[in-house]
Amino acid sequence: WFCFNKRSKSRRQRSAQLCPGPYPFPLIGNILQLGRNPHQSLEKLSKTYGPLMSLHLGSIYTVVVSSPEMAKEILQKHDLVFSSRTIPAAVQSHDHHKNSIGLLPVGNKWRDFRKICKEQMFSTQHLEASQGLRQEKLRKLCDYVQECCVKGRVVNIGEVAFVTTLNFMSATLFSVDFTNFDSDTTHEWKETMEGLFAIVAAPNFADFFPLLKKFDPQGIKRRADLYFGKLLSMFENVINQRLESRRTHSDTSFKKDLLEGLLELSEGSEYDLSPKVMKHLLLDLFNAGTDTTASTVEWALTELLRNPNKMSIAKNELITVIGKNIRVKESDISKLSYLQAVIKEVLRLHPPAPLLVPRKSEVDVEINGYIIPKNSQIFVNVWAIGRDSSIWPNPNTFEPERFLDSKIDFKGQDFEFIPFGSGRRMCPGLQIADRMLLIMVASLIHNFNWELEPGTKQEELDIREKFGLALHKEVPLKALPVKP
Ligand code: HEM
Repeated sequence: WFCFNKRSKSRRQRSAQLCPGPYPFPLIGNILQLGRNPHQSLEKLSKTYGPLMSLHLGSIYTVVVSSPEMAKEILQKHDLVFSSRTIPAAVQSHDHHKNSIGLLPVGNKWRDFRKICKEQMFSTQHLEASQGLRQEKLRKLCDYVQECCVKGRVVNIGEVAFVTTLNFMSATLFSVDFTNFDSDTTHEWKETMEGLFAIVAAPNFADFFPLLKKFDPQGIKRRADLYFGKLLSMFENVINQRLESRRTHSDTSFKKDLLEGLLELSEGSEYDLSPKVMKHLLLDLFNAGTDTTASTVEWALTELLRNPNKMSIAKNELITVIGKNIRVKESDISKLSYLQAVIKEVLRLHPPAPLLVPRKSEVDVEINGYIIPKNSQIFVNVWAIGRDSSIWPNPNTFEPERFLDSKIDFKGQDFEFIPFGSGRRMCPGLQIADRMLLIMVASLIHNFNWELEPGTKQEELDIREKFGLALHKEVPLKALPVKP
């Protein structure tokens, strides 16, 4: 019976065909069809070729998923088959991929990392314990904006959100304040991290044509080595300083952070957690959490400034729930249902990872009558799903109200709305991201009124997108804070 079943399965698979897709040019395949904003080009192509579409990116066979039904097949029904990642050459710098929670294949090491992060950082208990640290950084953000308000200075929203997120993360991970607004350290961190993001997101011929890998034709691997090296040594310093202060002080004020948890675990025998491994884990958490969160805050303020009536509703809710002139706290979040709907609507329209983080198939698998061969790269176009008019009425309009009486959430079960992915590789930082997003947006709009830069009209506010590691605004949002 077993032999029969196996044989009939392989016969079925043989009769299945590859997914439809645009005709590939010799050698380069469909690379040119990706354009500057691949999520948008792929959405257009999927209207012709359907929700499971194939592309040839050089020699990489890629399947693009563009419907909730197909996303559910891939991320839930066949979760294990699609649970590993494609590994671009740039992230192989300093062997990062061998110690990266985001890139390791599903196996013991990856499971250990997920478990450690869940228990030491992302649990409700840890998030509650570290909220005071984030509150302090929020105060700094408000003080800085207040200063700009007094001086009549325009604020670059993406930049202040980036610095604040960096500080939230450094506070939660290792109780250190990395940056101050406008300081040299801020610029150094920002430049290094943005340099790394740009290099990792850049299309690399060596990925499309593996034979070119050893020649590194665009110098991407070489530059990635520099950025990774710099950031890893910055994290190594933080670890060494903590080890030193553990040796010399009995100060336990940093006891609640992730680094302390990691060092305690490294003293036991359960996990392989040398400082060498730890610095890669810290780097991954920073990289995964900072740009995604900061760009979402920038989009949220952009949409609220373009839609003044929605801004008023959100501000009125804050006044009613919290009260005038009172600072927002994380404990207020659960009472701010309109603001929660605003954040969901922003993530529907502007998911920071519009194609999720690419997955890879471990074996041949048949889906919806098509065969997806082993080692195919998988993009899930959540941007296209979020703007599909058969799912969302008026898909391009900013309407937080659509989430008010709806149970649809981003926790990975509603496949029409999966900005954090789904299945075993789903974003583990969802809870902390949600907290950071809500308190940052709430503080910015509760404590200040915002005006556009002189000369900019609200209906002309630029909303073009720039594809990268996170989906940014092409033109940064600059706005003038005014005391209410
Ligand atoms: C708006 C904020 C964020 C968004 C939209 C987001 C989205 C995502 C997405 C789409 C994935 C891939 C999921 C998949 O393959 O199904 C992911 C993975 C990941 N995210 Fe996030 N993320 C955010 C913030 C954060 C934060 C704040 C952290 C950490 C503090 C974080 C840590 C990670 C890690 C470690 C992974 C890799 C997980 C793995 O491969 O096992 N993310 N995120």
